[in-house]
Amino acid sequence: MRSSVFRITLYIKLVRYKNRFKLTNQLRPYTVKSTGTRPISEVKPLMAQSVLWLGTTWEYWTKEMQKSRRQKKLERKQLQCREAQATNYATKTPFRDAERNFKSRLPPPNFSNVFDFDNIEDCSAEIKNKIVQVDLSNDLDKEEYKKLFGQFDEIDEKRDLNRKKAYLIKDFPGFIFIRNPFTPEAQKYIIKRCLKDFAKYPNKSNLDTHYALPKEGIWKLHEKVYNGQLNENDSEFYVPLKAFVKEENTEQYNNDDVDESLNIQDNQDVNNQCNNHNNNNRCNNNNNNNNNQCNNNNNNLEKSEPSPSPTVPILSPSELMRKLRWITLGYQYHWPTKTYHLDRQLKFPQDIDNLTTAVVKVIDGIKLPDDDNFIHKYEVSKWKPEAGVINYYQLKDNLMAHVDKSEINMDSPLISFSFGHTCIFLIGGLTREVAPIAIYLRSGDISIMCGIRRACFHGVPRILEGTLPEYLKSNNLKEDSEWDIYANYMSTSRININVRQVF
Ligand SMILES: O=C(O)CCC(=O)C(=O)O
Ligand SMILES: [Fe+2]
Repeated sequence: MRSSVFRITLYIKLVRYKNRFKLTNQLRPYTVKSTGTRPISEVKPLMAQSVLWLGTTWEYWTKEMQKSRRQKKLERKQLQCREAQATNYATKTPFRDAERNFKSRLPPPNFSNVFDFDNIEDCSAEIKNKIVQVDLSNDLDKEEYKKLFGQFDEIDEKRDLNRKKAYLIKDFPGFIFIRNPFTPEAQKYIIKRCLKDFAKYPNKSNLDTHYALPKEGIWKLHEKVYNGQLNENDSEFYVPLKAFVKEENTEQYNNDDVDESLNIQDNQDVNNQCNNHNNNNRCNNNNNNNNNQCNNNNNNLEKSEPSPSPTVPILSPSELMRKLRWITLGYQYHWPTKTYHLDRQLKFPQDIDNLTTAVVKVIDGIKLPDDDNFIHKYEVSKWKPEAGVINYYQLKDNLMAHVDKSEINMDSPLISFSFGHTCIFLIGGLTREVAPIAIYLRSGDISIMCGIRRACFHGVPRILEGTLPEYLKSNNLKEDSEWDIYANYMSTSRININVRQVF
């Protein structure tokens, strides 16, 4: 009896042991073993990790060993193929190809398919066929526009035509081009505004991150050096690095800088608009969740800014001027998050506002003949220039492919003015996979992106040396001596002003 009880007990124990072995075998390595009420990973994390590692390694090697050589070879090939595809995607899109062509110095770029609206006759037959000249709905030669675009002393038929016509591209809706309608004097006026008046506090610039710029602007210092009123022995000469300047001396925006007339009423509108447009991250003031994104406008919450570097070079005013890359007008832009600072709406300069308003007025209703897909409609009464970027390019600079999509209102046109050296402007489609077209933008030219083109990739791969118009060079005339310092800057530069409506 005793021995049969013993035998039965042994049998039960053996079965249990066998089951347990089977179970643990199946569980490994994906289950969390439990010790009492707590998982083993809490009690013995090292042991849990080792079990997991051993199990995973074991499974990997047993599977690998079971694979045939053929299968292994096939997998290796697939991996190579996937890697090659990934590199191709990043470096070999049609947009990237076009950028590479125009950036190349040796061999020089192939310019044969560039749209040249100033010399249509010299374009290839293919390009010529695509250019459509249309009448502006209201010409820019009207008396009311003379103070914006300037008045010609003598009859100038070419410039006269520029004020009456626009150019569109067949099968490429949403891009409108107006050939330079400005007089040289009107261009000089805007260039001076960009360098002297706009490139300073409270407008933000790329230099602000690292340099404690003087409030009067870097151009003013540069002028003093140019006129011999300041030299390197003066303490003012070298702009201090922000990394070494105490916080209170580098104060940023205060309420006096923000346009109050716009600020109080409009920020409420802005709040409402933000809440209405459930728009992912365009109007967030910090990284809170979506519901909070737009409610912070009046709280002056700081978006984090990149830290000032103690190792950037200390430069003379004229060297710093050549490092100026961009400034922002109106709503200040926060580049790291690609969003607008809704609590920093500066008054938009009236003269630039007037220029864009004139453009919006004359392009309203423009259409591609025989193509009902493209009619540009944006009533001037709806146009509010709220934000602008001024880009300052040196001859070796470029602007990579991008889409400007931080604005909530993507129905309004984006209006862009070019001054100084000619550039190659690339504009393509909704992805980099669409081959872009290339266009010469010369001094005074106006380009407009609207409709579908407003959301398309574009960029500036090349500034063309030796293309500064004669009238922007120094002419050594006594009465024009004030222009000398600007001519000197423009001898290596291109300036672009682009203006957007945000809401
Ligand atoms: O410089 C240009 O013509 C284009 C500038 C531009 O695309 C931008 O600032 O977003
Ligand atoms: Fe852009």
